[in-house]
Amino acid sequence: MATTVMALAEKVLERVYGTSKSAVSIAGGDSEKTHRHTHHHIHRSKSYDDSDDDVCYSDEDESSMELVQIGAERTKNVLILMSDTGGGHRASAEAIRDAFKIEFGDKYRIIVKDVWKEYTGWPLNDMERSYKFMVKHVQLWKVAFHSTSPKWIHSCYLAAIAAYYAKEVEAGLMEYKPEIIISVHPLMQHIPLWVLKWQELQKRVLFVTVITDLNTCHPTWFHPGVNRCYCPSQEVAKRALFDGLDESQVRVFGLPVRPSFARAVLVKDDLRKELEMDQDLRAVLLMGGGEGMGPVKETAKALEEFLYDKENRKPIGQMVVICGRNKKLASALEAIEWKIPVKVRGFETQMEKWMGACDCIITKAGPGTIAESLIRSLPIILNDYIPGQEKGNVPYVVENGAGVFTRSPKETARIVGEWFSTKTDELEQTSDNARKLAQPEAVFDIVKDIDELSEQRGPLANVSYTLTSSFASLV
Ligand SMILES: CCCCCCCC/C=C\CCCCCCCC(=O)OC[C@H](CO)OC(=O)CCCCCCCCCCCCCCC
Ligand SMILES: O=c1ccn([C@@H]2O[C@H](COP(=O)(O)OP(=O)(O)O[C@H]3O[C@H](CO)[C@H](O)[C@H](O)[C@H]3O)[C@@H](O)[C@H]2O)c(=O)[nH]1
Repeated sequence: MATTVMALAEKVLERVYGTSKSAVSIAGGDSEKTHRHTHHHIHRSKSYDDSDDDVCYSDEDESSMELVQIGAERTKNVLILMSDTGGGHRASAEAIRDAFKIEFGDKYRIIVKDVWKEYTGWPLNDMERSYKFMVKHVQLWKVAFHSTSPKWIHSCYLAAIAAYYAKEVEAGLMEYKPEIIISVHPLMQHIPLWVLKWQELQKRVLFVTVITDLNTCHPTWFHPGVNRCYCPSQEVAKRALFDGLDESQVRVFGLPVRPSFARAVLVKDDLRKELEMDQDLRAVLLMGGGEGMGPVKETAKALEEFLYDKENRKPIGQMVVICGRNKKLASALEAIEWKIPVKVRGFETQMEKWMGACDCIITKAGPGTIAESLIRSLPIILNDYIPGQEKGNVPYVVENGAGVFTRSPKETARIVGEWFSTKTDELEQTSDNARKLAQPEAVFDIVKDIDELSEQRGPLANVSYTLTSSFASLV
């Protein structure tokens, strides 16, 4: 069934682009939808010279984009496709960008983009809002996630969208002239790969997927047409092989986390001074992903009770609450007069510092937050998960002894209270287990492997896109 859908999609695309393999018309102006994105119009046709050693990309009117050979030393363009559906995809995209810079300096130019948002229309340009809405109505997300899991169903949806937006996606990809495309989003494999195939660029442009879910990820992550599929865990790798990827395509290095987590040497005392926290009290970090989701307020209130020694009238711990983009939550918490030291923060850009200053973390089961906490050896209390992609993160943490799961704010606060008083050994042991599970080098292993792949593709090293006058107006 899935094969039939693919074949159908290709037929539709063939009709969109015309039948010639070498002369491809981009946004030719004959269809209604090409007029929706006037600033991205490319009124011309291109041709690709098929020689093995270089790629020729030229215009009929001789004036737009060309691919020219200018030597192996030049910078290669890497386009990272992501979307802000939550905070995890951007965090991983930025981690990969930073690791490329650290490892390879100017060898690569990294562009992190939501091409869907900039170039296409509904539903692709509105995924952030749709995702936010669906995860708020959790049953809706559950149905959407599971009902689109069969390959034939999501292939149908994506084929239809690809057929409709092929020209826009192509214009988006071409604007950044990538030699390497990295997708860090489950819905960003099929459409760009179809477009590349149609352009006969699939053999020339390296396409890799970096999966950012730790366990029960959506099958749209797995596309057999990729050059590599980087899986964060053996469990995800098993799923990839089961879904038809070849062993040669799959690599398991871990989830990419920002190098500032992996490489920075952070001293807790210094951090506490810098962040104006109490120097002596143990600290718990409370958060709910980039959007500040889950029972954060209820948990904060319960923690206040359990971290306050009523007999001696003094706190036994302090609390940091990071609300992410949830401004309503931040202002509600700021309005409270706390009996223990509390820091309420909005969206933080230096999460490694806050995690480094604390002794344990309470969070929903977001993969980015989990992977970062493991690197900082933080015992984890998971208090919520999004059905589907986050469900499997719970056993990943709990079965490896790196934390516990409870939805009850009171139970959560009780555990923290014990960890900070009578059960400090358990806190230490859980912290050791977390450290053992951490994979701080994953992001560097991923970029090194991509570099190796790119080096193996000799001819690509000699190819560059350059801009000439009229095309420059499109950029
Ligand atoms: C898989 C095919 C997707 C195409 C959907 C086209 C249909 C349009 C309908 C509604 C608009 C939905 C907009 C997309 C939501 C974006 C989700 C996202 O990015 O999640 C990120 C998250 C992670 O950050 O993605 C995932 O973990 C996996 C993605 C799952 C895809 C779910 C797609 C929902 C589509 C709803 C269709 C209705 C289903 C009932 C029919 C039998
Ligand atoms: O103030 C903040 C709050 C959060 N973060 C960062 O935002 C990221 C949050 O990512 P998570 O993966 O923990 O969770 P999200 O819910 O934000 O991520 C979304 O993307 C993920 C994929 O990477 C999963 O699919 C997840 O289910 C989905 O909701 C982390 O790196 C965290 O450090 C900040 O930088 N500052």
